[in-house]
Amino acid sequence: MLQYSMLYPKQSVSRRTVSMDGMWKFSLDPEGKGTENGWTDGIPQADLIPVPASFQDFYTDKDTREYAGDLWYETDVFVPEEYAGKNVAIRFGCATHRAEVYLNGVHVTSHVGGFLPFMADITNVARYNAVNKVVVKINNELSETNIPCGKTKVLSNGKKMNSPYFDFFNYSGLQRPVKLVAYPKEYVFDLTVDHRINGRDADVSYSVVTTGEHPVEVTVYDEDGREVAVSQGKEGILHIENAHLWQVRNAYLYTFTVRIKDEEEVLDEYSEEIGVRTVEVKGKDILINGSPVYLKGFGKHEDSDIVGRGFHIGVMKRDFECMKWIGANSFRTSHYPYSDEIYQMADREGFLVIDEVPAVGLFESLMNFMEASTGKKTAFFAKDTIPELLENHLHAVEEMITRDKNHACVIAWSLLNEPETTDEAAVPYFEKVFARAHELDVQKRPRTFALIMNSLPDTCKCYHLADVISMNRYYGWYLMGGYEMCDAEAAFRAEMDKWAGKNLDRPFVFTEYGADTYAAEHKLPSVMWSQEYQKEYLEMCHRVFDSYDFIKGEQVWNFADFQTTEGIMRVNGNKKGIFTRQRQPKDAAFYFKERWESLPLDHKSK
Ligand SMILES: O=C(O)[C@H]1O[C@@H](Oc2ccc([N+](=O)[O-])cc2)[C@H](O)[C@@H](O)[C@@H]1O
Repeated sequence: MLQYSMLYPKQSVSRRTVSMDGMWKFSLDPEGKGTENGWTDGIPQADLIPVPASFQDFYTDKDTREYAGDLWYETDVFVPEEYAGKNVAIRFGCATHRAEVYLNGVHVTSHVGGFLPFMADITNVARYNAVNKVVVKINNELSETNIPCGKTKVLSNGKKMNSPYFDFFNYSGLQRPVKLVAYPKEYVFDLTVDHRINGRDADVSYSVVTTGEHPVEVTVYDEDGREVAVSQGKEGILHIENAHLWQVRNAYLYTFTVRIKDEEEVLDEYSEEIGVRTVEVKGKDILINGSPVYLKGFGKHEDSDIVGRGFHIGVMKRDFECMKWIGANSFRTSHYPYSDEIYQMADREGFLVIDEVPAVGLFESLMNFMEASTGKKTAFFAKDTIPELLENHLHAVEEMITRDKNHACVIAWSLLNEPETTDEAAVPYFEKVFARAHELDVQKRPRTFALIMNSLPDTCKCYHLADVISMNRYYGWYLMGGYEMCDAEAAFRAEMDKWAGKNLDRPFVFTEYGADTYAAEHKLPSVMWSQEYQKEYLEMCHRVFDSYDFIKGEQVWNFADFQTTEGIMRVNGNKKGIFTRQRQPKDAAFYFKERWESLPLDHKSK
């Protein structure tokens, strides 16, 4: 079990939360001497920087943007008198990629992994009714022992540089909301739900973990605030008559309220909005509430102008509006778990989410990720860094599933993106990761991983572990692009015929396919990079998808153009967006809108 509760901070009769977002002090520490120089007590000569945000794109100099090493944040937080006697903590939405937290100079917690929340318990260190100094030391260097994987190089001028085994820019810092939270000593630590549909009714089995022995009561309220079910005890079944099910793009959310009671007194109260629905894979189908669905949507990134990977509530809203406009019903949180608020919005809007752990770059690639297409083997899973990497990977899987398990939107766990799978050494590693996810998820949601181009029916040693096979394919872009498109289509079909021949009786979903497109570029007849080519490429892919009954979804790469590391493969970023980075449509967006609005939810299942 995790050291801290993963429940999203909420206010209630017994709980307080105060936003700590705003301008924080900020300083780079290229020599890595901050600790030695006493910065844990406060950082000297600091600049001011917004939280939440990535630090990189605010500044105008290259050394800051490309900085690899330690970076320090500091702020003051006032801890009110009324919190004395409660548990008090600071909840970080994330700190990318690793953090040490100090309160009034005292080390209070550390955390590894850049895309999941953690809490620093400050109960015994805080000064009450006083201002307290919070210092966070972050390190953003990439390595082969942490996910996502990469290297840190040292240049001839002595400066460090991140060298990722993936293309998205290594944005970092305090990229998500930070909150001061106060909650009772005896509190709701965790809540887990699982759903069964019985005719018109639903039975929701639940379990609650608390830090004490007082009795627990769980009450379910409908959207009008009416009580529809109640149960006593830390475990039980909530029977909801005539249940409103959570449906794709037609969500219904009940409020589940957990109360710890001492007679009539409420010791703690915690509420969560929960959609009642089932998810299962049966034969070649993905079933939601027993009915087949076809996924239409995107691989995304948390990425926008100025704030980089920083959570921005306005960008989130715009993204959902664009996805609704285009007729999408799903997305993958490529290539890391997103900010909590995005899953809350997906629950509300009825989107299906493939939730991905940050296991990307498990394939050593020197010219940022290019070699992956060549069939080259890097013996990644035979390296001596693997045991430590596995430990961090399993920990991230545990944090992700613990955080996201109650979200109706989450219908599958993606446990790796484009790993090397052609080497036997990958198999035991995959087995451990897949087993862990199965063990942690009470709902036993389908598990998947995204197969890179060279993970083929006759070369991939790991696909048998996936409940849903997720394919990333670029026939007509990285392979046989332009005038060779007819050969690309033939090669694509030849691969799909081989998969068909395996009779796996499992659903396949395309989690990536796409073509870089410059938003301003038009050409008749088309050339690669023009808007016309993007559409021809997509039409070819869709002809292939529509020819196989076991393909149950298409998530194009990418929702929007996004920032990458610089290199000859990228023109100031990855331009495979269907929308620009400013979330305006390219021509292909109108093509998708027409296709997706006409494809029924149960496409290919009738
Ligand atoms: O390249 C892309 O646009 C996207 O594709 C995927 O990486 C590949 C890179 C090279 C090749 N290849 O050379 O065949 C295939 C795949 C990644 O999952 C994704 O993060 C990236 O942005």
